[in-house]
Amino acid sequence: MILKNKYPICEFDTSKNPIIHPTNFCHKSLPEKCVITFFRKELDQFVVENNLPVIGYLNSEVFDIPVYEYVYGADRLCITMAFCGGPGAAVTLEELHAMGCKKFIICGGAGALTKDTKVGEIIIPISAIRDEGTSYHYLEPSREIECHKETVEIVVSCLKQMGIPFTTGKTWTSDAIYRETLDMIELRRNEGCITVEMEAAAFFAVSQYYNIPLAQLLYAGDDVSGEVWDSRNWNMQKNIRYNLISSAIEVVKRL
Ligand SMILES: O=P(O)(O)O[C@H]1O[C@H](CO)[C@@H](O)[C@H]1O
Ligand SMILES: O=c1cc[nH]c(=O)[nH]1
Repeated sequence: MILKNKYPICEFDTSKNPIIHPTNFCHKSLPEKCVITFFRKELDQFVVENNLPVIGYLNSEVFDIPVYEYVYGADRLCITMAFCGGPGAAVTLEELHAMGCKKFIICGGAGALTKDTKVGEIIIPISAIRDEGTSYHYLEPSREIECHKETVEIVVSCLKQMGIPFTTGKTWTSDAIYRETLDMIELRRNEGCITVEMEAAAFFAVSQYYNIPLAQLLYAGDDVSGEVWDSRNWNMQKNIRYNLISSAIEVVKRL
């Protein structure tokens, strides 16, 4: 049943029968536990240091993203990457799910909306403002979406056990990094958002649609809380990014 709306992005079809499903061409073989990261260089380093084999690919016209296997004790998990933005996030999650992955921890970076947030602070988003398009294809329109509660609880307790400080909060998921204006930043901050990024709402929507356990670890990167952008060298924070990948692996093991 199609729910009509004035705006196409808010028109929603309740049908769960799309004409193309990733199981049409993705076949099950991957481990159940999966880490998705956006940190290519740090993942490359982790792969070399731990001698991780490639066990699959996420294929696209632009680039085939390798999926690596990480064996621990008698168990195994996989680690891979996603393209930037909502559609990239949703396609990645759909295809990994179709290939057998059932539980996900995602690690990425985000802009900080509040002044006192230090670069490298870890944020566990418990909800996201749906200021992107992808989530509207999975769920009826709403202002916000929640992350998978039980998985968030596990992540919170794991980080506590591991002695890693973190904050929980709301993130603003946007489709347009170059349209973060001062007024829009203030509006989102007043709505309670502490970070801005481009994937959380899409990940949460696909997770909710299929009931996939999933949570995200973000680190506070650049500072967008002032009058002028402060990059804080956010995409060169090698140690922070490498450590976040390691933490994501530790957490996914416990799901
Ligand atoms: O550093 P990552 O995790 O890619 O995160 C942020 O950076 C990208 C934009 O530059 C978007 O993907 C956004 O979510
Ligand atoms: O989407 C993003 C990611 C990092 N920093 C931003 O300001 N926006």
